[in-house]
Amino acid sequence: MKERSPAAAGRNVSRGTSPEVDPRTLSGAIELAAQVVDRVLAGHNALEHYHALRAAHPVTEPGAWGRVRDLAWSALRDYGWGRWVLARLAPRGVPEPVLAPLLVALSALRDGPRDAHALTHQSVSCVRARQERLAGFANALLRTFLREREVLHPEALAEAARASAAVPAVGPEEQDVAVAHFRHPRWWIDKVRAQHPLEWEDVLHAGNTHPPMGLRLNRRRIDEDEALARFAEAGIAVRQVGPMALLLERPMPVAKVPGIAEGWVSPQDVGAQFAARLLAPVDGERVLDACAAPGGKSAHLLELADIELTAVDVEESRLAALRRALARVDVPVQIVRGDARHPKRWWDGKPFDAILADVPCSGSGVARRHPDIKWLRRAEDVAGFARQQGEILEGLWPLLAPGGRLLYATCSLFAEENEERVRAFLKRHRDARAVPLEGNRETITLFPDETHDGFFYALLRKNH
Ligand SMILES: C[S@@+](CC[C@H](N)C(=O)[O-])C[C@H]1O[C@@H](n2cnc3c(N)ncnc32)[C@H](O)[C@@H]1O
Repeated sequence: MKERSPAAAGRNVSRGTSPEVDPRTLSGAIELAAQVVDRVLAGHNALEHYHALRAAHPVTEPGAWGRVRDLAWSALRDYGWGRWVLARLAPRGVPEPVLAPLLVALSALRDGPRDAHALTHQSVSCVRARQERLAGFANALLRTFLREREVLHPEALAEAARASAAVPAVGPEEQDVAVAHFRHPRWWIDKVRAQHPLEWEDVLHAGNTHPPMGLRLNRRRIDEDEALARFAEAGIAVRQVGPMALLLERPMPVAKVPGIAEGWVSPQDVGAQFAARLLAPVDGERVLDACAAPGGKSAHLLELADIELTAVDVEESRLAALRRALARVDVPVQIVRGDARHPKRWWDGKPFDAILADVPCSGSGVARRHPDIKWLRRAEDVAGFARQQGEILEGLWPLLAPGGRLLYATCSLFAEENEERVRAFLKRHRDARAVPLEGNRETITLFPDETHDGFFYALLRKNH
């Protein structure tokens, strides 16, 4: 794999249009998942393409599309390993039209599923429909994989991967056993290893797991005991993992979660729920959520206190989701399209008591939810995010009243976007100090685990 991610591959692949492919069949699901992977290989976002395929298709059954998504997301999660397997089994290269279906098939076959035979057969059918003459190649490759599966499995590569990660990378990424085992790009592995020397392996492994499904209870509408009783009544296993925070034992479609329509519960990662709690709004305060869309943290702030909230986001396309989220809370909010770096264009000049700066970031703490970002991001993108984050902090600081507080939040684990940003900011602003948080630490880093995603928080106070 090249440093420039998979974007170099996967263009101009011709195949039948999606509406002709039936997602209810296994070969159709593999083909549609492969189309999502093709799109990522061409450098685009997986979720957008998945939604576009779904919206354009006459078949709407959620179960069928759930399988398409699982196959695609799994292939994207496993991409680094899949490329490594292909480099081993087809050293002369894999023709472009069959790359995505093979990545989907390898990932689905990785753990030796019971339906391995059907998966292999239907993957080969999918390749045949794309390019007849390559069916034999795909068939031979997948059958070799099944014979050698145990030694090619990511777990079998652990020792070699650690040894490889300990020395500078040499050669192409698809031959790097560290990339195959940890299933992250090499630059990402190197960065996490250097910046989190104790946690790096756990962090990378967590990045390959299925994300947990956290729920936030709205304390204006329900208390914890009542909510737990209602989940028990519905036969849905949940665990309380924080104040007003629950974790579903088994993730389920949002629409099926009790209380969603009534607004006493909302889906929100348990780590994301730290934001509003750390900012701790108080009745009567004037609060700014400066990067607010799609609105999860704004809604949480409104549930915690009777505040005067201004919710700002620069992206028009994301403001609709923000409006929907805030409509659920049923409290008037000022929603503004604006750039946090240039508040003069939208700020009314009245200072805020509290500001949430949930800045745009690399998303390295939430990669398991969006596995395409592991392969779409490049090492040099991190500096771009860091610059933007610095500019947002500079833009927002004058809006804060003396004595007010600003919570800086990212869903990244990279120091350039986290500690380094805060340190640089404090150095430039004598009127700012970091407020000690839990455990008397100046910042909180949540590493992704079975309860929550990865987040970083720092609370800054402005001197009087
Ligand atoms: C991490 S997301 C925010 C998530 C949101 N706080 C929530 O909990 O639902 C970052 C948001 O920042 C917005 N954004 C990016 N650059 C911005 C800027 N310069 N000014 C304001 N918003 C910006 C993006 O459109 C995106 O919606």
